[in-house]
Amino acid sequence: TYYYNSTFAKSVMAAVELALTNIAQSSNADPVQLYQLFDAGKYTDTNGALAAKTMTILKSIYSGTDLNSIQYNETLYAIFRSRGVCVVKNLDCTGQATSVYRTFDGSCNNLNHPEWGMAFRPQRRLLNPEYDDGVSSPRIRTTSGTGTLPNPRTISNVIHANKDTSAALDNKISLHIFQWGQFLDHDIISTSVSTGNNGDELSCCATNPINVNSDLCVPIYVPNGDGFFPNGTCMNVPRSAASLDGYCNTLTGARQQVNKITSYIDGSNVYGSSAAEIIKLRDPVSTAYMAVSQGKNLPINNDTSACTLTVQGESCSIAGDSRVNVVPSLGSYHTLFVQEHNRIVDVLKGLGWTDQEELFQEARKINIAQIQQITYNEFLSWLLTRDVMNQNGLLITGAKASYFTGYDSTINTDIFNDFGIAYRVGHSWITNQMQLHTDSPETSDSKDPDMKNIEDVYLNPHMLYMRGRTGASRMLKWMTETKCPRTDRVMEDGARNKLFLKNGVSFDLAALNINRGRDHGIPPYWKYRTNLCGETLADPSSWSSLTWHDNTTIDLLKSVYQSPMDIDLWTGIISEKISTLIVGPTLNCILLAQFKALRNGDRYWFERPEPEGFSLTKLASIKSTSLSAILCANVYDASFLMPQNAFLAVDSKNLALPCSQIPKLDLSPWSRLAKRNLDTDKDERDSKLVHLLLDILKEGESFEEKK
Ligand code: HEM
Ligand SMILES: [Ca+2]
Repeated sequence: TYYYNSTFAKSVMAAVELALTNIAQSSNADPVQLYQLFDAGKYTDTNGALAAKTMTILKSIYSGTDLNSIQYNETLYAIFRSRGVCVVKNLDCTGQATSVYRTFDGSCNNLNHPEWGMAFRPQRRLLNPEYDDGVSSPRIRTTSGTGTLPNPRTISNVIHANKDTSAALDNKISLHIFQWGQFLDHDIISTSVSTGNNGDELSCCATNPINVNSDLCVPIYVPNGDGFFPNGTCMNVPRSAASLDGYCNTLTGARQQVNKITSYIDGSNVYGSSAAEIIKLRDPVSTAYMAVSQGKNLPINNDTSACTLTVQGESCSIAGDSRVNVVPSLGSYHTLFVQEHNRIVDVLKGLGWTDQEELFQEARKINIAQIQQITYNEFLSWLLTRDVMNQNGLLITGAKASYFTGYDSTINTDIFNDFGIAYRVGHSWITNQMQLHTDSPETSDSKDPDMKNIEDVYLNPHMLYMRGRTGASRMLKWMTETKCPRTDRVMEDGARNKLFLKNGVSFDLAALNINRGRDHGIPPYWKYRTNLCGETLADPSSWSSLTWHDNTTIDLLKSVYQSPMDIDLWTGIISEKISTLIVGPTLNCILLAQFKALRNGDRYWFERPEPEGFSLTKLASIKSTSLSAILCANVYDASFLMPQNAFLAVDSKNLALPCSQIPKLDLSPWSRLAKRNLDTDKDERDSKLVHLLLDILKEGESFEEKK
């Protein structure tokens, strides 16, 4: 507050305001100049007003123009890309229920193309929606039209319950698969949820009919005799918000849902999806750095209702995505990537970079590039298999020094609604417990054990604060050494019965997935096989059409669904048999559609040449990075024996190596010091000189700090 309220800050703000007002009145405003003004004013812009104003002017300049045809520079596109052209400050339409969000449709100020993938866009679809009334009411009628679909909780009990006492583990993979999966999800999709008139949470289980309006609510009534939930239980589930167009009018045609974050894999979970967010997340003084709290932890969220606090002195966190507090393992991933950003800044400084803004932007660009590299080279190469990735041109090329040439500017990169249901495959990887790693001489505190049931840590940051606030790195270490539950239809009880347990009230995540599909009018499973994935089914109404399901599963499905044509998308795909794949064929087909678009339609894909991407030597560095490298750089000692691929268990193909030998992100191509000498690299004498110079510089820096 001191910073923002200082006389200096106020005078900068006033000067920028004045300049902006003048520009707005002139007919030939220069967008680059505008950006510079925006840049100058941004640290004083506490409520985003300046950003909004700049955006309005930019939009008026480009009204009626296809941005692609403009000779704009890198910086300019970066504002559009990172801040979201279509995001306006006041997201709800004045005079309208806040359950409907103001978003921009395809005619948003004619910025058709670059707006794809921006925050607050309606989600698009792989298959047209099937609402019961054709436009908006949830799909609850059976395909035959005569009955209602089975209750989502019943389906969950029959198909998704774990009948054993413990989780079946996949011995080949570590919990990093689980946590990367959710972290990635939170970079690409966050569906807006309906709220009451003041933005309050809706009470969808209340008896008052206003609150159970089918436009806003899809409660789940648990059938009696459930075995876990008491008779009469109702789960309070608001509908996903309906999308409006940029003029607050209902979209023509069927109801659509909104993605409130950027769908690009652009680290929006680290850096935010709007100008207002990134301002809050950067260190206000050393602006090259991301803000941290004590112990390199995530910055504090002053809104204490953002999580459940049980211990004095602890706080909820803020990050680029609002769901950061959901489970501490997710919080530890957010912490890792904030730390990695700051580590990169430190290294670049040592390499002669000085300008705060340049440092911030370059570190951000490198961090995002690493996230893209690891997602495609490690995570998806396992989830979809390397063969499938290869067949679909999705592998990161082995040749380190080569560019990706498949960028296609006509690809729409908005998130698929159906993908948002399908990619919940990761709910099968949720464990019943969360734990902190401890080294052998340390003993656990029996009153505050290092292992906790997941229902005790949902929305509670306590584990991150444990053991002197080292929880984040201890949790990352625990994930490296722990096996992940198998990818199958079974969801552990911690998520299937006890999700968000508080004061005796909890949810069933499997039932929520099924229910959400119906809320969004997602067609049944079989339609994806035939209409999207190109299968020919002789008779989809016959149970024998379920060729991707084993007999036990088919029997269970038969016991709950009237017809195979009724099977909900999530239930159908998560229970498919796996042959040579990791996930069943229909799920594979849906995931591919999305991950193809997110790479091929990304103008900023890291394997592209400069200015969007990198020079070949820099690219080669990024292609050498891995999750192991990032973990080694931030949480492990050099001697730690690290699996080369941290997602997979150690075996003969995935040997463990000391961290010091794991190939790491080599930032020397970014050096601005004595470039000539570093390049030749042969002349011993010169390289010694460089090191000497580096040492002197470092000393100078610490001298500066001491001052
Ligand atoms: C402990 C871990 C997790 C918890 C507690 C959790 C919880 C949730 C909840 C409550 C929802 C919204 C449910 C609804 O009302 O529709 C959701 C949505 C979702 N989850 Fe998870 N989840 C976890 C892990 C994962 C993982 C590992 C993945 C993927 C690999 C994943 C993917 C998704 C996706 C794609 C959505 C839809 C997001 C949206 O449209 O906004 N989740 N999750
Ligand atoms: Ca994003």
